[in-house]
Amino acid sequence: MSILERFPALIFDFDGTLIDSAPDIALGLNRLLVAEGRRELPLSDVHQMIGDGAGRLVEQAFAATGAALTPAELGPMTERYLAIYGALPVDRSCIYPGVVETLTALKNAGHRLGLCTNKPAGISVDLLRDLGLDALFDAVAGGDSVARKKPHPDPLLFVMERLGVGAGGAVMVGDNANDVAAARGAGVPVVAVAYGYPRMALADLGADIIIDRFADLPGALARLG
Ligand SMILES: O=C(O)COP(=O)(O)O
Ligand SMILES: [Mg+2]
Repeated sequence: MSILERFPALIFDFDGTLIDSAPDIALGLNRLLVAEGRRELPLSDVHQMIGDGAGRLVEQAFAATGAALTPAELGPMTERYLAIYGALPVDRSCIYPGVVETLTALKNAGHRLGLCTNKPAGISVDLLRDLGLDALFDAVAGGDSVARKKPHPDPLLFVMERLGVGAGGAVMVGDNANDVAAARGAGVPVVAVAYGYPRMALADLGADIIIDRFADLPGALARLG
């Protein structure tokens, strides 16, 4: 069976997997923190906060400066962060090496590509467009597309349904434990990239295969098959 027959759908996490978005996320967060009289956070701290969605990001960022937001404050503060972040030009967010070439080759080979991120869907679609990646993707789920975000499998199942595949026909590619947990919950194999924001030892993620470079993905798919 060919790789295409085995895995017609390939589903990708966004931050830390396809793009290094941390510099823009840090800029947006720091603008909000400074406006609120808090200190700025270094990029290395922000790396540890990416992957659980915008609400947790804002909550953790304020907590790191010694400010505990109440549940009533968190929603409006998250909206303010998203307004700042969503208005930033994308010139600090870089597509990781090999992503465009590899995704293009997989798409041209006939795979259907999906995005499953904890970023809000609207911002994710805008980013895909601004980065010139939108034509590659057939389906997108953001953290607000279904009721529960990753690590819950629902957003992954949402993308799989739109791509017309069941658990037997998809692979998840991500960079942290939420991606692995969502994949496990959906019953699909998972490849982890080693260069993202894992927030724990790579070996502890529990992925089926870890790749050092995005261009290693076709080889990993062949090994999974
Ligand atoms: O936490 C976020 O907002 C996005 O993270 P993800 O693209 O890695 O899911
Ligand atoms: Mg990620």
